Amino acid sequence: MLDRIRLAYPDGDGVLVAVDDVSLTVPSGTTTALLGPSGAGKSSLLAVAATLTPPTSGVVRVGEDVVAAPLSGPGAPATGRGARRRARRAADRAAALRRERIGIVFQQPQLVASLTVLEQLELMSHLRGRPAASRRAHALALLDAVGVADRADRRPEHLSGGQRQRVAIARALMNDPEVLLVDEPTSALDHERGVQVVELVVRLARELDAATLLVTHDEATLDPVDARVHMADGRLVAAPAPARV
Ligand SMILES: Nc1ncnc2c1ncn2[C@@H]1O[C@H](COP(=O)(O)OP(=O)(O)OP(=O)(O)O)[C@@H](O)[C@H]1O
Repeated sequence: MLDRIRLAYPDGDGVLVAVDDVSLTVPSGTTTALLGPSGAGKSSLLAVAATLTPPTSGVVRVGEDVVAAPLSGPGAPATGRGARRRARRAADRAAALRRERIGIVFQQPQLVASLTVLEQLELMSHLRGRPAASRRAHALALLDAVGVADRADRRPEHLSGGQRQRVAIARALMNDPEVLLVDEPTSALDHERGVQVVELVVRLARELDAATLLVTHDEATLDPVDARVHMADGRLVAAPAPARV
């Protein structure tokens, strides 16, 4: 899925390499936890996987299809109108792919304040052009699966933090994505709710056959995941030795 990803941000006269030659495959139906200290490059890698930030080099694949690649490269016009048009087309393509094949759960649930829980989900498949009747049935089934069906007609302000995160997870799954990317879902939750959210993500990934990458600081919630990878200074590293007591 991630093939030799490098991401460098401009930094003064030089560049800051946030992700350095990272390759990672997450099999369908499984959940991999991405761990590492602050500044290791986890969010940057997730942004590339989500097609929100183009990599400096390397490619992102979903199945056999390349969904993100560097904007410039062999054959690409380097400057001028051609480059702008190419960048715009790449951004449009990435947005369409994101909607159809990749589900994203951000650290903060980012729900629309004026919409009910049910409407948040319906909006996702409306954007994809699904018929209204099947939209509603699918949304209600997902809300049931994440345990907030009884809150379907509430607005986000009337939900707890854990319930909002569950709605965000259901919303990310509305379009049956092949890939689910989850950024620090437990950071605003207490331990028990954090464990429940991770269990929920792992179960849904399995049931819906989504390849799931979950970024977290919180190793204590990770019992149910299928695999763990650790990142430091932009690279994947062997798991650090447990701290001595
Ligand atoms: N938009 C940006 N422009 C420039 N540098 C950035 C940008 N975003 C992140 N960085 C830098 O890239 C490096 C990796 O940051 P990133 O946010 O990916 O780490 P992280 O592992 O997700 O950290 P945290 O756990 O604190 O969220 C850091 O040195 C950070 O300062």
